[in-house]
Amino acid sequence: MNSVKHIGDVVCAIIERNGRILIAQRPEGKSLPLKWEFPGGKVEEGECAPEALRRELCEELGITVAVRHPLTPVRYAYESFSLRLLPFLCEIESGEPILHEHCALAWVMPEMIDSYDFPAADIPILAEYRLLRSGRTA
Ligand SMILES: Nc1nc2c([nH]c(=O)n2[C@@H]2O[C@H](COP(=O)(O)OP(=O)(O)OP(=O)(O)O)[C@@H](O)[C@H]2O)c(=O)[nH]1
Repeated sequence: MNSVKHIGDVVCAIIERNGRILIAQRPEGKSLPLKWEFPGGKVEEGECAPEALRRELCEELGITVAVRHPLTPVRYAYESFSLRLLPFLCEIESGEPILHEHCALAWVMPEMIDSYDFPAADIPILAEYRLLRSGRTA
């Protein structure tokens, strides 16, 4: 039997601007320390996923986003917890990202994203994003 704690739905944003994507580095002392991730967080009770994402990005980065295209949700079990990760392509409507909860932010070229250390749950999302982009540029 798998007894790891299920933390529920986590939303995350793939934000593109001027051909680059925004990624954020998790702080030391939290789960998955120093991993790079797409900004976002847990969906709270009573919220829909886009609402949760807009709230999280406002709290974490001080930006307002338009939530656009959903990518395929990923279920993943780490050693100590499991989650369902819901990715969305987003666009910044207002604000400039500032660090509140992460230890670093980076705007990276999509072709460089694989050189950053992402959590295992994000790997299928990175693959789907690559496919989407290749369709766009074909
Ligand atoms: N935002 C975000 N979280 C992710 C990604 N991939 C992934 O496994 N996660 C996990 O999903 C959870 C997000 O929840 P959260 O953002 O509300 O939690 P947290 O980091 O504040 O604290 P906690 O994990 O210590 O409770 C974290 O455990 C995080 O490690 C991702 O790409 N973006």
